[in-house]
This record gives sequence, structure tokens and C-alpha cells, in this order.
Amino acid sequence: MPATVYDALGGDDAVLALARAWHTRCLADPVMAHPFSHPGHPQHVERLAAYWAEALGGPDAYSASMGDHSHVLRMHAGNGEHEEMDARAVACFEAALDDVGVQDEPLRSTLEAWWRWSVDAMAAYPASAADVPGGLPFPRWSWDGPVAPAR
Ligand code: HEM
Repeated sequence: MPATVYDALGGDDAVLALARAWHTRCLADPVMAHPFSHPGHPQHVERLAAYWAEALGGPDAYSASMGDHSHVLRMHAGNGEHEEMDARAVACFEAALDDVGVQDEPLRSTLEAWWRWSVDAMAAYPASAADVPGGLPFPRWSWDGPVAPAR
């Protein structure tokens, strides 16, 4: 088995395809389309894929040049509680895994566990982006779950 989830998925191209499939599923979903309806970053899918790649054990391109974990949490903070949307986010990710043909185990269930954990993380600051501490370590995910940050 490859050492990282990133490698098992198939590296940068495969992560980008999964991010693109997720984004397409969101745009087609009656609940998920709303947050993506305003004009966002023109390279949104590429930036998303860079973050996902790094989180899954790939290169550190996101944190090297795009932002840190606190930045990403702040982008998702301050929207109140949104359990229905979080459930749709899980459903859209499941559909995206189907779209790109990720069925093998333990890859599929590892990605599902990472995704549920990440959706919860993004929902952890419902009141305000100002509540997110600065400089939070980048959350990496391994075959055994979250990797403890280096000290
Ligand atoms: C309920 C679930 C989620 C919603 C509604 C949501 C929504 C959004 C929106 C509206 C943007 C801005 C898009 C743009 O600039 O065009 C965004 C960006 C982003 N999201 Fe999410 N997201 C969700 C879950 C997640 C999860 C689970 C992750 C990580 C595993 C994630 C990682 C990111 C990243 C890395 C960016 C881009 C940051 C950047 O441009 O530097 N999101 N998200």
C-alpha cells in the first residue's frame, strides 16, 4: 500500500479530478449551490485541490504559497450552525468519489473519514471568523487518522 493517502488516490491529477467532481456536485445541489453562487476565486478548484493534496500527505504547495489552516477555517467561519448543509457536503463528497471511481478499500473509507472530520472542523467557528486562532498547524491525515502536529 502506498505510504500516503495522496499517493494511493493517484497524486495531484487525481486530487484535482476529485476536487472538480466535488465542486460540480455542489453546484448541482439545491443546498450546496448557495455558498458557491457568488463569484469566488477564479482558481478555486486548483486551490482546493492543493489544500486537499497537502492534507492527504502530498506536497505542501498550499501552505507554502496560498495560506495556512487558520486562513481556511476563517473562510468557512461565521455562518451560524448549518447541519443540513454539512450533511449535503458529505453526500456531495460521496457522489464525487463515485464520479471519479474511488471504490477500493481502505482508500474509500479513509477519504470518507477524513472528509467528515474536515467538515466538522470547518463548522467549528459558527459565530465569527474572529474566533479562529492564528497559526493553527496544517491538519494532515494518514491511513490511521489525523497526524499529530510536529513540535
Ligand atoms: C459545508 C461544507 C463546505 C462549504 C459550504 C464550503 C464552501 C466554500 C466556499 C464558498 C469557498 C470559497 C470558494 C471561492 O473562493 O470561490 C470555499 C473555499 C475553500 N474550501 Fe470549502 N466548503 C466546505 C467544506 C470544505 C472542506 C471540508 C474543506 C477541506 C477539506 C474545504 C476547503 C476549502 C479550501 C481549501 C478553500 C479555498 C481556500 C483558498 O482559496 O485559499 N472546504 N469553501
